[in-house]
Amino acid sequence: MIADEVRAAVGAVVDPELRRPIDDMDMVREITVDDAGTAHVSIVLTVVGCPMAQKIERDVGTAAASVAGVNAVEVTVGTMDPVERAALVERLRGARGQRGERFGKRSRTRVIAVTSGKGGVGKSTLTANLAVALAARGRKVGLADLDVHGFSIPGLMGLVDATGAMPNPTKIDDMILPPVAHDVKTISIGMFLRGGSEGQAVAWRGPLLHRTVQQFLNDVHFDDIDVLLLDMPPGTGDIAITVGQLLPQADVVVVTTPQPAAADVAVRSGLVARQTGQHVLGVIENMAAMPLPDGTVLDLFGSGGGQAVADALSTDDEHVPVLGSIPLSPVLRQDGDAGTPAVLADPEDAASRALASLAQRIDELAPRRRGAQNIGHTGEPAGATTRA
Ligand SMILES: Nc1ncnc2c1ncn2[C@@H]1O[C@H](COP(=O)(O)OP(=O)(O)OP(=O)(O)O)[C@@H](O)[C@H]1O
Repeated sequence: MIADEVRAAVGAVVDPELRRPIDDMDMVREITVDDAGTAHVSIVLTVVGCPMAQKIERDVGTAAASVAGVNAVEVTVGTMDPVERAALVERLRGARGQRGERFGKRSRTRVIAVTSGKGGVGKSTLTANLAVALAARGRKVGLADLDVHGFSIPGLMGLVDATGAMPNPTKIDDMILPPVAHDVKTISIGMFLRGGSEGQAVAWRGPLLHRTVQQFLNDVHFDDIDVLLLDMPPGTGDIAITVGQLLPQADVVVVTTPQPAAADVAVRSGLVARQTGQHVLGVIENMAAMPLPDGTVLDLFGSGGGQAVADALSTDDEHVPVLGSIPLSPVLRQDGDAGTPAVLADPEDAASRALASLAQRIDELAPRRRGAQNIGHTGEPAGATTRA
């Protein structure tokens, strides 16, 4: 029957935010094909005013029209009722285990926290590039910006508009969908600040910060990702300790410059991570010497910092390697400013190549044992757009 073929084609359309076929989510309703060859396709969206409505409708129309014998398509779009939506949310959560255990010991998602001793060493730039490089290697990747001192990930991933405003993530009931950028599910705590305050540093402290990070990690629906990268705030403050407590099974990568003077603070951030039970996967040296076209080398920050940090973090039981050294690169900065990470925009740049190798190395390193602690649930971060 043609209608069955249309149903199969339409059902395979992928929801751009949930990244699942719409049939998996019970979004396809009645489908008939009349004698004139017109397919009447009825679908329901999860929420009223779904920002992806037009794209889904277009993709559904195209899919139906691709079936032999279909001459025209009429798509009717409705919205799930609260009961249907609640059932969907339960099913989506169920696919990843109970709420509160999303990144716990039974999770197959590998969590990698990227940290640094001090600000400005390029941690966010490297994290964004690593995320897209891992996605380009076929991994399903999530990227969470926890750097409350300055939310740079949305800008680096091209998610801010001309005014610098971040998108409001879609909510299905209390489930928050991370916007997808360059194939990476990307979320920033900055997206939950009240309108107009995106540029402000967040002055949350202790318990509030802890609760907010906890809610954030719980309510954001990353679904079945292979890797979750966390862009941590620099240093050893409240967030580092909170994340260490919530995600003791996470791997930690420490970013430092080659400058020996920067090494001490970087070592401290690795030690704090280890104290909370996290595993220090290795050190990334950024802003390393840059070869110039005339054959000379621009060595702005000296050398040896990465190795010094790795040596200081190594113990008799645990060798901490330098995972990679990323050279200074104006291209890396420019592409970051323009919102397309250099590994995508300029893959032949020396820094991009070094980052691609780094992603491969991290990807191939066996994830370590899982910790035993799970995340609890206490509510939701303020400020997400509720479209239901
Ligand atoms: N290898 C590099 N070559 C040239 N510029 C770089 C390099 N790495 C990062 N940068 C630039 O350095 C600046 C700081 O980078 P970034 O914001 O990623 O640092 P950060 O460590 O995350 O800082 P903070 O923690 O303060 O947010 C940015 O302008 C970025 O483009």
